[in-house]
Amino acid sequence: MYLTKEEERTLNGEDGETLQKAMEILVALGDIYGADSLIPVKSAQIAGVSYKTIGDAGLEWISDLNGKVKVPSILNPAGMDMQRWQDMGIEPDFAEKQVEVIKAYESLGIRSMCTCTPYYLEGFSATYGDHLAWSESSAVSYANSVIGARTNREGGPSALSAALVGKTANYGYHLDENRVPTVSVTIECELSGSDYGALGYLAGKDVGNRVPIFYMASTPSPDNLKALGAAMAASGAVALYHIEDITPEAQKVGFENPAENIVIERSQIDEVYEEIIGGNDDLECDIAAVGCPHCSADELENIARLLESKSIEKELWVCTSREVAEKNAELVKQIEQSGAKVLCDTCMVVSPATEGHNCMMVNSGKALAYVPGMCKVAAKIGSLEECINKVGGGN
Ligand SMILES: C[C@@](O)(CCOP(=O)(O)O)CC(=O)O
Ligand code: SF4
Repeated sequence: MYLTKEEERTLNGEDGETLQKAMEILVALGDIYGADSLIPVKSAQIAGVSYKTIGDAGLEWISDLNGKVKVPSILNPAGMDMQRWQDMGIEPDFAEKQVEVIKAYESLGIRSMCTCTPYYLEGFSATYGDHLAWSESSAVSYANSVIGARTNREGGPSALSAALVGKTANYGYHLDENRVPTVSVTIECELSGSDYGALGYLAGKDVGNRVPIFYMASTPSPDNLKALGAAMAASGAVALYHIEDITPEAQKVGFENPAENIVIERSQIDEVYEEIIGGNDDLECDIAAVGCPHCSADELENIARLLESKSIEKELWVCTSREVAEKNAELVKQIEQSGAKVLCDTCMVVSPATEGHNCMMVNSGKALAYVPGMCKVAAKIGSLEECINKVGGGN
């Protein structure tokens, strides 16, 4: 891979050990994937934040780094709401370690906002054609597919390296040729709400790590697209998808139909709603959680409307970013009046607070795919209304 004189100097350690390590990671990835050079990125989103997932080894690695990031950089969800972790039943020992992780990232100049939806935040908006180094798989899918920006699914260390250097290696989804659809998916039935997550849960398994183009009868909203992409990245490894006439690249570039076509029928989507993943059919859900990926302002508004004059008997978590919650404080108040908890900085997958429940009802195909394995809690998908009804909000 070609390096400029300045990049060579960094690689040789002349800008310090941290930048040298970061450059080594970028160069190694570039060499493995055949990149021609490094390219500047507009922002970085760094996974590996929850103490539950990174543990002491991760904390040590981050704490050993010195220096400052060169581009706006933000964090993935942590293992707890950084302000009301006691309400989540988080142990003080865990909280202490989680605070240390965030402080270590902050000392590198990274904004301590912990979210998988950076595209809602000021300073992190991405536009068509921007090159990014994001790591959370749903954020990667949204950036590539819904916005038309360009990012690979970075690992925590490679996103952090890109943040410190301000560049990434030019391979994968940064290049036109890897953004062309290789399989088509046809959906003739009408879809709404959680159907998009259920569809993504199914489609991801068939599509694997290819780039699908969808031909759809219904017109999805940006929130529907967020749910679809998140689920496909979890049950499969889809980092970019197109929808004919809907997503920006499909509109601008005009792709040819790939030879292979997968058809998904309504009956298959209905079956996803029947299953309890990771548990027996007779399990009763004792918690519901929505906001995977983190809720948008529109989603908070919808949840607040559905919860009006209702009272939640069991647990209902609504996960979102702190910035979206703060900007929509009135909606948050309305939601919490029902007894539901609006949790910021964290989610049902990366928080240890999920563990110990029997079965979680979710409206997300991604949470359905991850909660059983990552939290050892059974999961069932339903519509947002069903999630609310399940925890006693039916009255
Ligand atoms: C499950 C996920 O959304 C969150 C866990 O990631 P992390 O490594 O704890 O930041 C990761 C992903 O899908 O990219
Ligand atoms: S809410 Fe879902 S998409 Fe966001 S970090 Fe958690 S698992 Fe990933």
